[in-house]
Amino acid sequence: MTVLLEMENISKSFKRKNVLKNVTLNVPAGSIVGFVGDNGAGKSTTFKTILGLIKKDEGTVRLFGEEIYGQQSTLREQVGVVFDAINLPAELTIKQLNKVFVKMYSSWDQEAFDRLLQTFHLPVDKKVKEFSRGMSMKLSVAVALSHNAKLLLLDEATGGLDPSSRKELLDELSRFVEVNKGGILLSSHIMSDIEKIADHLVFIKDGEIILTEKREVIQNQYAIVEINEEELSKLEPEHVVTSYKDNNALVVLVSDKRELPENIAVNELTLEDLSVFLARGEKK
Ligand SMILES: Nc1ncnc2c1ncn2[C@@H]1O[C@H](COP(=O)(O)OP(=O)(O)OP(=O)(O)O)[C@@H](O)[C@H]1O
Repeated sequence: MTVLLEMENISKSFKRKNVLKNVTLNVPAGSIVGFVGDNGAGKSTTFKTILGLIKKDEGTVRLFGEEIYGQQSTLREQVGVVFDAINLPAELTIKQLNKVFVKMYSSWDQEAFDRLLQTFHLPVDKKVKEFSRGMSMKLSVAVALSHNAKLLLLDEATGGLDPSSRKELLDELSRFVEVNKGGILLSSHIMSDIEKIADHLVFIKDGEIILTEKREVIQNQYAIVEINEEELSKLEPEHVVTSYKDNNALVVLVSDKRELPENIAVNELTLEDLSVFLARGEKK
Protein backbone atom coordinates (compact mmCIF):
# COMPACT_ATOMS: atom_id res chain seq x y z
CA MET A 1 0.00 0.00 0.00
CA THR A 2 1.34 3.44 -0.90
CA VAL A 3 1.68 5.78 2.05
CA LEU A 4 1.22 9.41 1.01
CA LEU A 5 2.12 11.04 4.30
CA GLU A 6 4.33 9.62 7.04
CA MET A 7 5.05 11.59 10.19
CA GLU A 8 7.46 9.96 12.54
CA ASN A 9 8.20 11.10 16.08
CA ILE A 10 7.55 14.78 15.40
CA SER A 11 8.17 17.06 18.35
CA LYS A 12 7.69 20.79 18.55
CA SER A 13 7.96 23.31 21.36
CA PHE A 14 6.89 26.93 21.48
CA LYS A 15 9.14 28.61 24.05
CA ARG A 16 9.12 26.04 26.85
CA LYS A 17 5.74 24.49 25.96
CA ASN A 18 5.95 21.10 24.31
CA VAL A 19 2.98 21.19 21.90
CA LEU A 20 3.79 18.08 19.81
CA LYS A 21 5.31 15.06 21.53
CA ASN A 22 6.59 12.27 19.27
CA VAL A 23 3.66 12.55 16.91
CA THR A 24 3.55 9.60 14.52
CA LEU A 25 0.81 9.19 11.94
CA ASN A 26 0.30 7.92 8.40
CA VAL A 27 -2.08 8.68 5.56
CA PRO A 28 -2.20 5.76 3.08
CA ALA A 29 -3.44 6.28 -0.49
CA GLY A 30 -7.17 5.66 -0.75
CA SER A 31 -7.90 6.54 2.86
CA ILE A 32 -9.45 9.33 4.88
CA VAL A 33 -7.84 9.81 8.27
CA GLY A 34 -9.95 11.66 10.83
CA PHE A 35 -7.75 13.73 13.14
CA VAL A 36 -9.55 14.39 16.40
CA GLY A 37 -8.65 16.31 19.53
CA ASP A 38 -9.86 19.07 21.80
CA ASN A 39 -9.09 22.76 21.29
CA GLY A 40 -5.37 23.31 21.66
CA ALA A 41 -4.51 19.59 21.33
CA GLY A 42 -2.04 20.25 18.49
CA LYS A 43 -3.94 19.54 15.26
CA SER A 44 -3.20 22.80 13.45
CA THR A 45 0.41 22.70 14.59
CA THR A 46 0.64 19.21 13.08
CA PHE A 47 -0.75 20.47 9.74
CA LYS A 48 1.63 23.43 9.72
CA THR A 49 4.56 21.14 10.49
CA ILE A 50 3.67 18.86 7.56
CA LEU A 51 3.65 21.89 5.26
CA GLY A 52 6.91 23.26 6.66
CA LEU A 53 5.10 26.44 7.76
CA ILE A 54 6.60 25.93 11.19
CA LYS A 55 9.90 24.28 11.90
CA LYS A 56 9.79 20.95 13.70
CA ASP A 57 12.29 20.34 16.50
CA GLU A 58 12.61 16.61 15.90
CA GLY A 59 11.30 13.80 13.74
CA THR A 60 10.68 13.09 10.09
CA VAL A 61 7.94 14.10 7.65
CA ARG A 62 7.82 12.14 4.41
CA LEU A 63 5.43 13.09 1.62
CA PHE A 64 4.98 10.60 -1.21
CA GLY A 65 7.84 8.55 0.16
CA GLU A 66 10.35 11.39 0.30
CA GLU A 67 11.47 14.07 2.68
CA ILE A 68 10.51 17.09 0.60
CA TYR A 69 10.74 19.55 3.37
CA GLY A 70 10.56 23.12 2.16
CA GLN A 71 10.05 22.19 -1.52
CA GLN A 72 7.15 24.57 -1.86
CA SER A 73 6.46 23.91 -5.54
CA THR A 74 6.00 20.15 -5.02
CA LEU A 75 3.86 20.85 -1.98
CA ARG A 76 1.71 23.40 -3.82
CA GLU A 77 0.99 21.06 -6.72
CA GLN A 78 0.53 17.76 -4.95
CA VAL A 79 -0.97 18.79 -1.65
CA GLY A 80 -4.39 20.44 -1.48
CA VAL A 81 -4.73 22.53 1.66
CA VAL A 82 -7.78 23.97 3.38
CA PHE A 83 -7.27 25.83 6.64
CA ASP A 84 -9.80 27.51 8.85
CA ALA A 85 -8.34 30.94 8.18
CA ILE A 86 -9.22 31.74 4.57
CA ASN A 87 -6.34 33.12 2.61
CA LEU A 88 -7.66 34.09 -0.81
CA PRO A 89 -7.27 37.61 -2.29
CA ALA A 90 -10.41 39.36 -1.07
CA GLU A 91 -10.77 41.92 -3.89
CA LEU A 92 -11.02 39.33 -6.67
CA THR A 93 -13.98 37.35 -7.99
CA ILE A 94 -13.85 33.61 -8.70
CA LYS A 95 -13.70 34.43 -12.42
CA GLN A 96 -10.59 36.57 -11.83
CA LEU A 97 -9.04 34.10 -9.41
CA ASN A 98 -9.55 31.30 -11.91
CA LYS A 99 -6.98 32.95 -14.22
CA VAL A 100 -4.47 32.92 -11.36
CA PHE A 101 -5.11 29.24 -10.59
CA VAL A 102 -4.58 28.28 -14.25
CA LYS A 103 -1.11 29.89 -14.12
CA MET A 104 -0.31 28.71 -10.62
CA TYR A 105 -0.99 24.99 -11.01
CA SER A 106 0.55 23.03 -13.88
CA SER A 107 -2.13 20.36 -13.56
CA TRP A 108 -5.12 22.65 -13.11
CA ASP A 109 -8.36 20.79 -13.95
CA GLN A 110 -10.82 23.39 -15.23
CA GLU A 111 -13.58 20.85 -15.75
CA ALA A 112 -13.36 19.69 -12.15
CA PHE A 113 -13.35 23.29 -10.89
CA ASP A 114 -16.41 24.26 -12.97
CA ARG A 115 -18.27 21.20 -11.75
CA LEU A 116 -17.41 21.96 -8.11
CA LEU A 117 -18.47 25.61 -8.43
CA GLN A 118 -21.85 24.34 -9.52
CA THR A 119 -22.08 21.64 -6.88
CA PHE A 120 -21.20 24.15 -4.16
CA HIS A 121 -23.47 26.88 -5.66
CA LEU A 122 -20.68 29.47 -5.72
CA PRO A 123 -21.19 32.80 -7.53
CA VAL A 124 -18.38 33.51 -10.00
CA ASP A 125 -18.85 37.29 -10.27
CA LYS A 126 -18.93 38.20 -6.61
CA LYS A 127 -15.81 39.47 -4.81
CA VAL A 128 -14.40 36.97 -2.32
CA LYS A 129 -14.61 39.59 0.44
CA GLU A 130 -18.40 39.50 0.06
CA PHE A 131 -18.51 35.73 0.60
CA SER A 132 -19.84 34.23 3.81
CA ARG A 133 -17.40 32.07 5.79
CA GLY A 134 -19.06 28.91 4.48
CA MET A 135 -18.80 30.10 0.87
CA SER A 136 -15.09 30.89 1.32
CA MET A 137 -14.54 27.45 2.83
CA LYS A 138 -16.27 25.81 -0.12
CA LEU A 139 -14.16 27.82 -2.57
CA SER A 140 -10.98 26.71 -0.80
CA VAL A 141 -12.11 23.09 -1.02
CA ALA A 142 -13.03 23.47 -4.71
CA VAL A 143 -9.51 24.79 -5.42
CA ALA A 144 -7.87 22.02 -3.37
CA LEU A 145 -9.84 19.43 -5.36
CA SER A 146 -9.05 20.94 -8.78
CA HIS A 147 -5.28 20.70 -9.17
CA ASN A 148 -4.85 16.94 -9.17
CA ALA A 149 -3.38 16.87 -5.70
CA LYS A 150 -2.65 13.46 -4.24
CA LEU A 151 -3.03 14.45 -0.62
CA LEU A 152 -5.54 16.80 0.99
CA LEU A 153 -4.88 18.45 4.34
CA LEU A 154 -8.14 19.76 5.68
CA ASP A 155 -8.09 21.58 9.01
CA GLU A 156 -11.68 22.17 10.15
CA ALA A 157 -12.90 22.35 6.56
CA THR A 158 -16.48 21.42 7.40
CA GLY A 159 -16.90 23.83 10.33
CA GLY A 160 -19.32 26.63 9.56
CA LEU A 161 -21.09 24.79 6.72
CA ASP A 162 -24.83 24.13 6.75
CA PRO A 163 -25.91 20.44 6.75
CA SER A 164 -26.60 20.19 3.03
CA SER A 165 -23.30 21.90 2.13
CA ARG A 166 -21.50 19.56 4.52
CA LYS A 167 -23.04 16.58 2.80
CA GLU A 168 -22.01 17.90 -0.65
CA LEU A 169 -18.49 18.49 0.59
CA LEU A 170 -18.17 15.08 2.25
CA ASP A 171 -19.46 13.40 -0.93
CA GLU A 172 -16.80 15.24 -2.95
CA LEU A 173 -14.08 14.12 -0.53
CA SER A 174 -15.18 10.49 -0.77
CA ARG A 175 -15.19 10.81 -4.55
CA PHE A 176 -11.65 12.26 -4.52
CA VAL A 177 -10.41 9.26 -2.58
CA GLU A 178 -12.20 6.73 -4.76
CA VAL A 179 -11.51 8.26 -8.17
CA ASN A 180 -8.02 9.72 -7.64
CA LYS A 181 -6.86 7.14 -5.06
CA GLY A 182 -5.92 10.20 -3.01
CA GLY A 183 -5.54 10.43 0.73
CA ILE A 184 -6.97 12.93 3.18
CA LEU A 185 -6.00 14.07 6.65
CA LEU A 186 -9.09 15.77 8.03
CA SER A 187 -9.48 17.44 11.40
CA SER A 188 -12.95 18.20 12.66
CA HIS A 189 -14.88 18.74 15.86
CA ILE A 190 -17.99 17.48 14.10
CA MET A 191 -17.84 13.80 14.98
CA SER A 192 -20.77 12.89 12.74
CA ASP A 193 -18.69 14.05 9.72
CA ILE A 194 -15.74 11.97 10.85
CA GLU A 195 -18.06 9.03 11.44
CA LYS A 196 -19.42 9.35 7.91
CA ILE A 197 -16.22 9.44 5.92
CA ALA A 198 -13.08 8.58 7.87
CA ASP A 199 -11.75 5.05 7.63
CA HIS A 200 -8.90 5.63 10.08
CA LEU A 201 -8.97 7.69 13.25
CA VAL A 202 -6.14 9.40 15.06
CA PHE A 203 -6.83 10.97 18.45
CA ILE A 204 -4.47 13.62 19.80
CA LYS A 205 -4.42 14.97 23.35
CA ASP A 206 -2.02 17.58 24.75
CA GLY A 207 0.27 17.06 21.75
CA GLU A 208 0.39 13.27 22.07
CA ILE A 209 -1.25 10.69 19.83
CA ILE A 210 -3.31 8.63 22.25
CA LEU A 211 -5.13 6.31 19.85
CA THR A 212 -4.74 5.29 16.19
CA GLU A 213 -7.23 2.79 14.90
CA LYS A 214 -9.44 1.82 11.97
CA ARG A 215 -12.92 3.26 12.32
CA GLU A 216 -14.66 -0.08 11.86
CA VAL A 217 -12.48 -1.70 14.52
CA ILE A 218 -13.47 1.04 16.96
CA GLN A 219 -17.12 0.70 16.09
CA ASN A 220 -17.19 -3.10 16.13
CA GLN A 221 -14.78 -3.97 18.90
CA TYR A 222 -14.16 -1.08 21.27
CA ALA A 223 -16.39 -0.39 24.27
CA ILE A 224 -16.58 1.96 27.24
CA VAL A 225 -17.63 0.09 30.37
CA GLU A 226 -18.06 0.80 34.06
CA ILE A 227 -16.32 -1.81 36.17
CA ASN A 228 -14.70 -2.19 39.59
CA GLU A 229 -11.02 -2.70 40.46
CA GLU A 230 -11.42 -6.46 40.75
CA GLU A 231 -13.02 -6.78 37.31
CA LEU A 232 -10.32 -4.52 35.88
CA SER A 233 -7.59 -6.74 37.31
CA LYS A 234 -9.04 -9.72 35.43
CA LEU A 235 -8.82 -8.02 32.03
CA GLU A 236 -5.79 -8.59 29.83
CA PRO A 237 -3.76 -5.36 30.08
CA GLU A 238 -3.45 -5.19 26.29
CA HIS A 239 -7.23 -4.82 26.02
CA VAL A 240 -7.38 -1.85 28.38
CA VAL A 241 -6.75 1.31 26.36
CA THR A 242 -7.34 3.92 29.03
CA SER A 243 -9.50 4.59 32.08
CA TYR A 244 -10.57 7.20 34.59
CA LYS A 245 -12.20 7.19 38.00
CA ASP A 246 -15.72 8.56 38.21
CA ASN A 247 -16.59 8.76 41.94
CA ASN A 248 -16.26 5.12 43.01
CA ALA A 249 -16.63 3.55 39.58
CA LEU A 250 -13.90 2.97 37.05
CA VAL A 251 -14.76 3.91 33.48
CA VAL A 252 -12.61 1.91 31.10
CA LEU A 253 -12.09 1.90 27.35
CA VAL A 254 -11.45 -1.65 26.16
CA SER A 255 -10.22 -2.53 22.70
CA ASP A 256 -12.09 -5.83 22.41
CA LYS A 257 -15.49 -6.10 24.03
CA ARG A 258 -15.61 -9.84 23.28
CA GLU A 259 -13.04 -10.32 26.04
CA LEU A 260 -15.32 -8.82 28.70
CA PRO A 261 -17.09 -11.03 31.25
CA GLU A 262 -20.76 -11.56 30.37
CA ASN A 263 -22.17 -9.75 33.39
CA ILE A 264 -20.71 -6.41 32.29
CA ALA A 265 -23.18 -4.16 30.46
CA VAL A 266 -21.88 -2.91 27.13
CA ASN A 267 -23.53 0.04 25.38
CA GLU A 268 -23.06 0.99 21.76
CA LEU A 269 -20.02 3.23 21.36
CA THR A 270 -20.30 6.41 19.32
CA LEU A 271 -17.25 8.36 18.17
CA GLU A 272 -18.64 11.34 20.09
CA ASP A 273 -18.58 9.27 23.33
CA LEU A 274 -15.12 8.02 22.52
CA SER A 275 -13.74 11.47 21.86
CA VAL A 276 -15.19 12.83 25.12
CA PHE A 277 -13.83 9.80 26.97
CA LEU A 278 -10.34 10.09 25.50
CA ALA A 279 -10.15 13.79 26.34
CA ARG A 280 -10.88 12.85 29.95
CA GLY A 281 -9.15 9.50 30.43
CA GLU A 282 -5.70 8.97 31.87
CA LYS A 283 -3.00 7.53 29.70
CA LYS A 284 -2.27 3.94 30.70
N1 LIG B 1 2.73 30.31 17.29
C1 LIG B 1 2.49 29.80 18.50
N2 LIG B 1 3.17 30.24 19.58
C2 LIG B 1 2.96 29.71 20.81
N3 LIG B 1 2.09 28.72 21.07
C3 LIG B 1 1.38 28.25 20.03
C4 LIG B 1 1.54 28.75 18.70
N4 LIG B 1 0.70 28.06 17.88
C5 LIG B 1 0.05 27.17 18.66
N5 LIG B 1 0.45 27.28 19.94
C6 LIG B 1 -0.01 26.46 21.08
O1 LIG B 1 0.10 25.10 20.68
C7 LIG B 1 -0.96 24.33 21.22
C8 LIG B 1 -1.65 23.59 20.09
O2 LIG B 1 -2.35 24.52 19.25
P1 LIG B 1 -3.07 24.07 17.91
O3 LIG B 1 -3.51 25.32 17.22
O4 LIG B 1 -2.18 23.16 17.17
O5 LIG B 1 -4.33 23.27 18.48
P2 LIG B 1 -5.58 22.65 17.71
O6 LIG B 1 -5.66 21.22 18.11
O7 LIG B 1 -5.51 22.96 16.26
O8 LIG B 1 -6.79 23.44 18.39
P3 LIG B 1 -8.24 23.91 17.82
O9 LIG B 1 -9.11 22.70 17.81
O10 LIG B 1 -8.67 24.90 18.86
O11 LIG B 1 -8.02 24.53 16.48
C9 LIG B 1 -1.86 25.31 21.96
O12 LIG B 1 -1.55 25.25 23.33
C10 LIG B 1 -1.48 26.66 21.40
O13 LIG B 1 -1.66 27.66 22.34
